[in-house]
This record gives sequence, structure tokens and C-alpha cells, in this order.
Amino acid sequence: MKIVLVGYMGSGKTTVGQLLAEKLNMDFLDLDDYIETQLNTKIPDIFKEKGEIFFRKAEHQYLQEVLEKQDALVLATGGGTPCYSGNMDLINSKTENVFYLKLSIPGLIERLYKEKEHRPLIKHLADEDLPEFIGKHLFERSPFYAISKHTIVAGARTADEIANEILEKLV
Ligand SMILES: Nc1ncnc2c1ncn2[C@@H]1O[C@H](COP(=O)(O)OP(=O)(O)OP(=O)(O)O)[C@@H](O)[C@H]1O
Ligand SMILES: O=C(O)C1=C[C@@H](O)[C@@H](O)[C@H](O)C1
Ligand SMILES: [Mg+2]
Repeated sequence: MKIVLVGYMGSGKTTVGQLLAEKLNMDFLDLDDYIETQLNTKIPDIFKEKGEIFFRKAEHQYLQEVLEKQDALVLATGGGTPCYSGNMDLINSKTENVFYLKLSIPGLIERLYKEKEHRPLIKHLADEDLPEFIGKHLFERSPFYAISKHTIVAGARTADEIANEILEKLV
């Protein structure tokens, strides 16, 4: 069984994915971590040294690789993964267990204020510019996330509650 989590930066993909994998006794893989290991470079440095287009091409290639190589897997994608290179079609062709962790703009802002540094798309923003950026970015990205078979409302709930809801929906 393959389970894939998608959603905006900070929506909880890594946190919920790890918990879900524990509950199911399955391997967990975070696509961002996998890319960093394969390229031996931290994501902000990949963006800085090679640019975002290089990153998006690598992201597509490694997404394909991880979906091919393992049958049982909980995969947390990167926040932008669904929005490039036909990645949602690729993901949907491999599994029906695709979950969009949906969080409101205020919910995302609250989390991301504290954690800008390792996120290259927002680290340069002043705190007061974050709401407008996230609002616009989420507006552009939501149609891609919404291609997921399931949407899970992830605000004001614990990671455990979210993981349990996903467990009930698995096929
Ligand atoms: N259900 C939750 N309730 C409260 N805080 C949460 C919940 N899930 C995750 N968090 C916290 O929100 C922050 C972002 O979570 P996480 O890193 O799992 O998101 P992500 O979707 O993997 O982000 P990214 O796309 O940037 O990798 C972390 O500090 C995490 O501890
Ligand atoms: O939202 C995005 O485009 C990104 C999110 C992160 O998970 C990383 O994949 C990278 O920082 C880009
Ligand atoms: Mg993550």
C-alpha cells in the first residue's frame, strides 16, 4: 500500500506522515529529505546554487523513483510537489490513498511565522509580508492540492486525530 500526503508548507505532512507510518508499521519517506540525501545538499542551498527549476526537475525525478521502488510506503511530498511536472497525475496513477492536508491561511501563517528559515520560498520575507504571500500562493496552489482523492481538514486538530482519520479512509 502506498499513502501520499500533500499540502502547503507547514500543513503537517511530515508530522502526520511519520505518525501514520508508525501506526501502520510501514516505512516513512519525506521527499524533501530524500532529495537532500540524494543531492547531498540542503534544499535552501539547492535553490540558491542551482535555482528553483533545477529543484523542480530533481523533485519530479525523485518522486518517480520513490513511487517505483517501494510498494509499502507513507510518502510526505514537498509543499510545491503537486504543482509541477504533472506530479499529481503521476501520484494518482500509483495509488488512491492521496490525502490533502488542508489548513486555513491564518493557521498556516501561525505555524510558518516560527519556521521560515529552512523554507527558501518564504525565508526572505518580513513577517508582515507573510499573510499576503501565503494567501496568494495558496490561491494558486489549491487547485493542484484539490486533485487529491481525499481532503482532510487539518486545522485545530492533533496530528494523532488527523492520522486516525486517514486510517479510516485507506483502501
Ligand atoms: N496537527 C498539528 N497540530 C499542531 N501543530 C502541528 C500539527 N501538525 C504539525 N504541526 C507543527 O507544524 C509545523 C509544520 O509541520 P510539518 O513540518 O509536519 O509540516 P510540512 O507539511 O511537512 O511542512 P513542509 O512542507 O515545509 O515540509 C511543525 O512545527 C509541526 O510540529
Ligand atoms: O512549497 C514549496 O514549493 C516547497 C516546500 C518544501 O517542502 C520544499 O520542497 C521546498 O522548500 C519548496
Ligand atoms: Mg515536511
